Amino acid sequence: MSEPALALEGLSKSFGQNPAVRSVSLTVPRGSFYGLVGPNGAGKTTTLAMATGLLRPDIGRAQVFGHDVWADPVTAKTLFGVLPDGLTLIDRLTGRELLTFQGLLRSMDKSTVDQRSTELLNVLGLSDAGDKLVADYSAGMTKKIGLACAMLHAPRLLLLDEPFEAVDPVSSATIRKILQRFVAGGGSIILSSHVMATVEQLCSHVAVMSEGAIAASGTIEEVRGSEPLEDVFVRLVGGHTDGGEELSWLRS
Ligand SMILES: Nc1ncnc2c1ncn2[C@@H]1O[C@H](COP(=O)(O)OP(=O)(O)OP(=O)(O)O)[C@@H](O)[C@H]1O
Repeated sequence: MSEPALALEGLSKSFGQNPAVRSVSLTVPRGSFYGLVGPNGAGKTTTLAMATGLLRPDIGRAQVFGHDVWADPVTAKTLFGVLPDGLTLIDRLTGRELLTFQGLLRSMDKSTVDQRSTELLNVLGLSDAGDKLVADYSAGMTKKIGLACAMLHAPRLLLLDEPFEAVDPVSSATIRKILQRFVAGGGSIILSSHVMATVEQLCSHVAVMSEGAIAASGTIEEVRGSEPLEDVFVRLVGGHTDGGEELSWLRS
C-alpha cells in the first residue's frame, strides 16, 4: 500500500493543432499538499481535468492510490474529491439539496449526508444560504458549495482547481484551516493557484507548469532554493515583470 496519492504518467492533450498538455508526469506523495502553478494557459486545468476523469487524455494515464482513473473509475472516484474550474453545478437546487443529491448519488445513507451537509454549510459560512438556490449564489459562495460537494464523501485526495479564487479573506482563512486539517489527518491535496504566497504558506510541494509541460517540481525548498518562489516562477516561465514603455497612451 505504498502507491502515491496521485501518479500522472505522460499525460498529453491537444485541442486541434494546439498542444495544451505535453507529456506531464507528476507524483503526489501521500500526505502531501501539492501546489500546481503556472501562467494563464499553461495547462493546469487541462491536467487536473485529465487526472480526475473529466477529460480523456490523448495519451498517458492517471492513477489514484494505484487505481487507474480511466480503467477503474468507480474505485478511483470514491477515493478523491474534485473542485473543477468553471464548475457547472445543478443550480436549480438549493445548496443543501445539491449536497443531498451528491451524497445519494454516491450511495451514502441519508442521515450521514444530512449531518455532514449541516457541518459543511456551517463551517463554510453557508448555513444561511443552505436553502437558497445555487443559481443565486455569488462566485465565492459557488466555489464554497463546490468545495463542500468535493469533501462530502470523505475522500483521501482532493484535487482543487483554484479553490481560493473569488473567495473573501475570511472564508479563505477558513478553507485554509480545513485543508490543513485534512492534510494533518493523513489526506493529500493537489491544488492549482496563481497566488505564490498561498502556495508557499500552505504547500509542502510545488510543480511549475509552463507551455503545457512541467518546468520544475519537488518540495517547496527544492524548487525555490534560496529565492522567493515568485522569482523562481517568473524565471521558469520566462515572463517579464516590468511595466516598461507599453501602454504609453494610458499616461497623461
Ligand atoms: N476546451 C478547449 N478547447 C480548445 N482549447 C482549449 C480548451 N481548454 C483549454 N484549451 C487551451 O489549452 C491551453 C491550456 O489551458 P488551461 O485552461 O489548461 O490552462 P490553465 O493553466 O488552467 O490557465 P488559467 O491559469 O488561465 O486557468 C490553453 O492554450 C487553452 O486555450
